[in-house]
Amino acid sequence: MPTLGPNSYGKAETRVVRVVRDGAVHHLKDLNVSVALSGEMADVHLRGSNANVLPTDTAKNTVYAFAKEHGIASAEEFGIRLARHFVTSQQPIHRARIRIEEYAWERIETAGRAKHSFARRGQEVRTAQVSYDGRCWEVVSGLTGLTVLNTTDSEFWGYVKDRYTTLQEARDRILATDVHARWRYGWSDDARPAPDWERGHAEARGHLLSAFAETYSLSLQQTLYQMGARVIERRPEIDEVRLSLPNQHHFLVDLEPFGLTNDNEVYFAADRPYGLIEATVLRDGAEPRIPTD
Ligand SMILES: O=c1[nH]c(=O)c2[nH]c(=O)[nH]c2[nH]1
Repeated sequence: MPTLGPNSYGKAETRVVRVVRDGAVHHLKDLNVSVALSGEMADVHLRGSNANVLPTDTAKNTVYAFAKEHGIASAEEFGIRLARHFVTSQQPIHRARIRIEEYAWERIETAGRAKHSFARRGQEVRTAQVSYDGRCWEVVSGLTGLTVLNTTDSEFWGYVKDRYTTLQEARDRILATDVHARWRYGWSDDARPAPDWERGHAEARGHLLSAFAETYSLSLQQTLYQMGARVIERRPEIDEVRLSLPNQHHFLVDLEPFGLTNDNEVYFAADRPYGLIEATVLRDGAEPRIPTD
């Protein structure tokens, strides 16, 4: 009989919006929560017994009930609360992995007293993944869709040229990318106090942005390393940073047919194909654990 390999089950993409009303000032958290549980699940797969199966519908309900009962202080804290609940309340469940995407809303500032209007902040999504096996925690936070661009301080030259190479060397080019970053916290057990997740996220994001802006770049690879290294150097609670950076090429448009010169002013922004630069940056002695795919 073929053997059952790794398996998990749970409810994916529960969308929960939690409002906190502090008088006329309201606060908003908007999450997409995916729960994956694993443990003693051989019988349901091999023999059709549901005796160990907490329904995925219950996982969805738990997300909503916890949002009401405990609020959502941060994506990470909410994920930790859920993971702990599933692993400690259900004997057959040995592991929980909670993935959360958080959509950022910014308050629309008005002269009036009411503070209940919000605008979505671009395409940027905050991410958190919490894994728990009853003993150890692994928290990987991150972001996607943070689009950044430098209009100068970027060169690319000195690369290998073979018979297919047509790329012109660039001494001053636009460097643009859509940052996909994940960072793993060193915190792994309840004996130590958990990091401040909200501050950790804001500061890691700030370091990624300032390193992108301040690096004089000879390649996107070099910029990537500087971004990851800045987070590792400035945030002692973070051991590993994984960055995936699409190189959003901006090509100078040939204006000569119109009798015009292009002094690095008019570009064609290509959406594909794009170079894809990916790497992990680690604290000395730390192991790479964030998946590379
Ligand atoms: O920063 C870059 N890195 C590359 O590896 C590369 N390759 C390429 O065609 N353009 C660029 N730019």
